[in-house]
Amino acid sequence: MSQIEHQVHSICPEVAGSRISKFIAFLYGITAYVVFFVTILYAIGFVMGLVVPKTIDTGTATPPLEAIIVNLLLMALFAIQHSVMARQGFKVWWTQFVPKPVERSTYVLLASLSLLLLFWQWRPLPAVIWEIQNPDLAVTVVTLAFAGWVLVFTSTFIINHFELFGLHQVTNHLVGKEAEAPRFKTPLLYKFVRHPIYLGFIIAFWAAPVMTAGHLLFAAVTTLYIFVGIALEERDLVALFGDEYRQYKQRVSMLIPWRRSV
Ligand SMILES: C[S@@+](CC[C@H](N)C(=O)[O-])C[C@H]1O[C@@H](n2cnc3c(N)ncnc32)[C@H](O)[C@@H]1O
Repeated sequence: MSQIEHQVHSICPEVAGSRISKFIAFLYGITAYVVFFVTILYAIGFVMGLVVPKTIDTGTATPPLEAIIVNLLLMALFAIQHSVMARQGFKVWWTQFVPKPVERSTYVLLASLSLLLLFWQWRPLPAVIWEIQNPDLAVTVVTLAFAGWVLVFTSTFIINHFELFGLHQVTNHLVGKEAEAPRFKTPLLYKFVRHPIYLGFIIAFWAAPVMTAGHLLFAAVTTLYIFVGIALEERDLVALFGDEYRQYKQRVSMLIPWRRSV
């Protein structure tokens, strides 16, 4: 402890205490971010069947019905956690217990943990639905899948990566800056589609040179979930930004850049 901090501590222990709690909140935010980052990297390997020990097509063989039920439950758990905890009403309720500066980090941490559970417990369904035989076409499809992941990552940075994953909030808290009110933004890709991150996920999940029944189940359910997620997110965005978001919806399409609106 520096001499000044020592003096502050003896005059006003709660000020020193609050500095320590801010630092702990910051470390917690960093930890949540690292867990998220490992999870998203694992997700790429899991879906594409690359590098990681357990992929979408590997693991304990189980009867198909059992595999479908387990996989649906795992995806439902993620969907419920991810959607319910993102709603404004839930945030108001649980910030009575979770400090506001670490609310986003806690959300990110729990979403990452439920995804890691899914990767770990996912049951393969190995029946092949399609397999691209032409090597050039197969390479093109793999490239497209990578492009989907690049779209996901770049879009998070375009809209505000560090705020989305809670680091911005814990850093502001650490340096004593007021939390900023959410701002409506339409930078770069957001001028062409309203949901480039979700578009990136859809491309990454469907662009598979070998599509197994397990992979198809994953792609179909997550795509369905993305549409539900968009409806919920846009309801909140209209409530938050009003006409500004309504006009954006009129002007810019949801996922397909060359279509007008919807
Ligand atoms: C995971 S991001 C997904 C953003 C967008 N749906 C996409 O696919 O690129 C979700 C967060 O982005 C915020 N968001 C979405 N569109 C936005 C916009 N145009 N301006 C500001 N925030 C936005 C939502 O309120 C939510 O907190």
